[in-house]
Parts: sequence; structure tokens; C-alpha cells
Amino acid sequence: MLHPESTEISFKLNNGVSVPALGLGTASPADRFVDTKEAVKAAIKAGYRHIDTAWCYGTEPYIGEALRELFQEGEIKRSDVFITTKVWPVYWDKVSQSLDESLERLGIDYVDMFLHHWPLCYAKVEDLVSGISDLSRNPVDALGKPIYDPKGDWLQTYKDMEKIYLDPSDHRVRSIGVSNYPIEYLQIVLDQCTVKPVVNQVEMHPRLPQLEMNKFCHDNDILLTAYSPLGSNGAPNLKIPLVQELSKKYNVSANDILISYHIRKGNIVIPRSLNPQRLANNVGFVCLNEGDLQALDNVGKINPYRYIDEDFAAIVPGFTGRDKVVG
Ligand SMILES: NC(=O)C1=CN([C@@H]2O[C@H](COP(=O)(O)OP(=O)(O)OC[C@H]3O[C@@H](n4cnc5c(N)ncnc54)[C@H](O)[C@@H]3O)[C@@H](O)[C@H]2O)C=CC1
Ligand SMILES: O=C1O[C@H](CO)[C@@H](O)[C@@H]1O
Repeated sequence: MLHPESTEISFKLNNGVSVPALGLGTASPADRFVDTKEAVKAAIKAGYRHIDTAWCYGTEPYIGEALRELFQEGEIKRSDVFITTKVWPVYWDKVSQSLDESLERLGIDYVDMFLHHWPLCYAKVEDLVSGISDLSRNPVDALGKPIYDPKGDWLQTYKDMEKIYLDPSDHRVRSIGVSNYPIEYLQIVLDQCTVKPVVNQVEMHPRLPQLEMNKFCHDNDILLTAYSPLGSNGAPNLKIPLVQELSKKYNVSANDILISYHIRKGNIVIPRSLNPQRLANNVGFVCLNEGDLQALDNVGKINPYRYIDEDFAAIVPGFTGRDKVVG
């Protein structure tokens, strides 16, 4: 049976904007920031039309360089590519400034999707102005404990994003959404804000199937974006026995199974790779059947496992703040 490639599938956000289902993740390790530029170029040449980044990743300038060259070479134009960036909790009350910094680094004048990265508020630290250092991104005290802003209000960040989105003279964002919001926080947004988030970007894969979140979001016309679909560093999810089994059954890569799992459920997915060959080879979409999807959900239904569960996140319901463990 013929299927489109994952790069050819798109969804409609609740504000009517179209989003390619497959995006390129760009939380590259610090020693490979520079390789992000070639990865973006390779991804675009492989058919990707969606790039996920964030102020805190430090990769925006490299993505910007790639885009500039792609535009100059006539490979794509700005409107052909969907760009997401995010506001980090140190900028919880400086949303407009964060957006401007991201746009400048990316070398573009609007983003397609602007997300609130985490519903928490960090304190500002002195070296913030000198760039994205570890401390400016994740301020900690002498004991290594996260320093939150006692006056912080995470909902204020979303409300400030709304103001930008709703201002008819401000064209910097085409849609706004959230990330790492538990259901109870999404409900607060639905009750107290005007603009419904277009997505909630959360960790999601067979070991963390997010079934309740998936139902809540789809019932409320919010898409999910699955981050760390391969299990983050080292791609441990590729080794899940059922994923291996399905890859044999459908004669595709394990990567294609993990990506198709989300797209088949109507969700966006943003795997990361800096390897041009993998980027080109891993765009196969498999129309997994209901039984396959349920079996994949069952992998983590009873004992869900988060790969991204950092110290600072412990104050967000559902996160424990334990150190990251790559399983
Ligand atoms: N909103 C948020 O808080 C978060 C968002 N993200 C976003 O999601 C993206 C994806 O998540 P990540 O945690 O980066 O991990 P991921 O689950 O995409 O896995 C990346 C790892 O898999 C490896 N890999 C990729 N393709 C492979 C293949 N075919 N075979 C073998 N290994 C392969 C990569 O080299 C890398 O080590 C990020 O880059 C970022 O854009 C990630 C974490 C948190
Ligand atoms: O997006 C993100 O990436 C890092 C981990 O890779 C995490 O802290 C943040 O949410």
C-alpha cells in the first residue's frame, strides 16, 4: 500500500494554521551546536518543513545561518518552513524581549509557533546579559538548588504571549502554545485566558504514552507535540522489543515506527538527529493499525517512564525532579 512520507503529512492547528506533522528537534549537545546548521539544511533537502527550537537551546543562530543560505540558494522561501521557538522561564516576565532575541538569532521576522517552555518562573541571574550560560539558563544556589522568582506567576507568561498574538499591529507570531503543562494547568489556561493554546509540547513515546493528556487535548482541540520520541540521548526507545517487532512486521526502521506512532494518532513529532543520512532515511510513514497503537501504548501504560525529568521541573505536577537517566 502506498503512503505519504512523514514529511508530507500536516495537521491544522485550532487557529487554522497548517503545521507539518514531522519537525526537526534541535536541542543539540553543546559540542555539536555548529553541526545544527548542516542538519537543518540536510533536513530541508530531505523534505522536512518544520524546525523546533528554543531560546534556551543555543542553536537558534545556527538554524538562522542555515535558513539564510537555504533562502539565498532558492531551496525554500520563508513561508515554506514552519519554525517553532519557545520562551524560557528566566524570561517569564520578559516575553517580548525573549521573542525579539529569538527572531534576531534566527534571522527571521516571525515564528509560526511560539511556546511557553515550562510553567515556572526562574529568578534572573547576573550573567544573563552575557549570553546563554548554564547558570543564566538554569539558575541554582550554592547547593545546586534551582532559584525561582518568589514573585513569579507562570500564567502571566502565557497572558503576555496572548497580548502579542492578539495585537493586530504585531506580526511576530502566527500561533501560541505551551509545553510541559499538566492537565490541571491547561484547564487554568482554558478557564482564565482568551486564546486557546494550539499545542502542548510534552515528552511522549511508548514508555510515556500520555493517554489522559492525549484525550484531554484532543477533546479540547489542542494538538500534542511529542518531544524526545526516541527516548532522547542515545535513542533508547529504538530497542523496545515491540518497536523492533513492528519494524520487522512492516519492513521499516524502528525510527519510522516511533515516529508513525504519533502521526497516526494525529500528533506532531520532533525527533532530533544531526546525521544527514538518518534524516533522509527516516521519513517513512507506516499506517499502524489500532492493535499496533494499543500495544505500543501498553508498553508504558502501567509504569510510565520520563527521560526528561530535571531538578527544576519538580515544582510542576507530574514531574519528580530526579536526575535524567538514560535507560
Ligand atoms: N519542550 C521541551 O521541554 C523539550 C523539547 N524537546 C525538543 O524535542 C526534540 C527531540 O527530543 P530529544 O530529547 O532531542 O531526543 P530524541 O528522542 O529526538 O532523540 C535524540 C537522540 O537520538 C539519536 N538518533 C536520532 N535518530 C536516530 C536513529 N535513526 N538511530 C539511532 N539514533 C538516532 C540522536 O543522535 C540523539 O542522540 C529536541 O531536540 C527538542 O527540539 C526536547 C526535550 C524537552
Ligand atoms: O527543551 C528542553 O530540552 C532540555 C533537555 O534536553 C529540557 O530541559 C528542556 O525542556
